[in-house]
Amino acid sequence: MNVFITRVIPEAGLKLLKDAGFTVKQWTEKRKLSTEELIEECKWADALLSAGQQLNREFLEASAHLKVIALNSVGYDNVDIETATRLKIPVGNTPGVLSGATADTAFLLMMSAARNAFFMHKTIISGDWDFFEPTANLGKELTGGTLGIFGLGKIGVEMAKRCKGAFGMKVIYHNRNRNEDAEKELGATYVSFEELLKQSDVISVHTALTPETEGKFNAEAFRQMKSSAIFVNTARGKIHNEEDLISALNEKLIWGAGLDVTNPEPMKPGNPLLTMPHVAVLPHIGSATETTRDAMSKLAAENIIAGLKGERLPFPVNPEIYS
Ligand SMILES: NC(=O)c1ccc[n+]([C@@H]2O[C@H](COP(=O)([O-])OP(=O)(O)OC[C@H]3O[C@@H](n4cnc5c(N)ncnc54)[C@H](O)[C@@H]3O)[C@@H](O)[C@H]2O)c1
Ligand SMILES: O=C(O)[C@H](O)CO
Repeated sequence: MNVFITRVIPEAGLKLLKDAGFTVKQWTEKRKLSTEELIEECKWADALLSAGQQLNREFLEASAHLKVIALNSVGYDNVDIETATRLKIPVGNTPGVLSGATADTAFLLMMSAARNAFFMHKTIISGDWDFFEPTANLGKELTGGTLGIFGLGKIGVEMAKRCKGAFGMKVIYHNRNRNEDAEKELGATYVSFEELLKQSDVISVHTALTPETEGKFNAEAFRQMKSSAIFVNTARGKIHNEEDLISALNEKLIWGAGLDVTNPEPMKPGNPLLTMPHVAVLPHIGSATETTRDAMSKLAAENIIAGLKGERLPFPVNPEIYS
């Protein structure tokens, strides 16, 4: 059985595949494959382990022989799941193992925006660190503030735990469904989207990118937020409208922002968000720790192994193919 992998993955996952007796080919060029290249590579493969590739209808229809597709991510917005399901190709993802690391990144971005860390760092590089000014460079304290989580799933819960533990923040959330476990564990309160915008000192986005969440944080949403609020997005860049976010920051409708995800990715080096005060931007490194990336590669390998054995994937995103 042959497995094509669209990126070099950690040895931990690779070893599982090799120990299972599969022949593995990794794409080592530091660029994404075009759809045509991916179709060509997958002609040889029985399974695909995909990291960061767009798997569209054209690719899936040309690769309907694949017995399994394993994503090296929890997000699957870059896959045409409807087509994969129609073609009966099981698709697996990597939930849970990256929740802590990604919440750490959200926390880092929240703190960086609150204390203007990225902007102040640049003043050292430019030689503008001169003297201690008691009235300058003032940030925000978060103790006792309100954290608003948009999408209280696995990562959202981890972010809420960190903010409650560190700063005693009150947790409110808006979700597709109530999360009663989190309500009990964290004392989190369910609110409407409008109340989330109005009451939060920090809003942290943790939903999947879907037609309902795309562009959800737009001019209208930023207008309803507190002028002292910080907006954090570690989910997907398309959930906020970048132009509207820049305007909201320039017009001081909100205080700051922390982004691990942008639209497009990579963000262009001249983007105004990179030099604005109270803004912190990272290049989609939410899950990027050794421990977490090892664990993700193992889950992806487990999905491949199950799929190639004809078994149900341990982490399927289209479980309906089994019914
Ligand atoms: N920056 C990164 O590196 C990184 C890492 C991991 C995950 N992510 C992103 O984070 C997302 C969340 O991951 P997770 O593991 O917490 O997923 P999850 O499924 O556990 O949580 C997502 C939550 O969002 C809710 N939701 C979905 N649609 C909604 C809507 N329209 N309105 C309100 N709530 C809605 C769901 O009910 C769920 O509770 C992923 O889909 C991925 O896009 C980013
Ligand atoms: O969804 C995820 O797991 C991360 O964003 C990596 O793509």
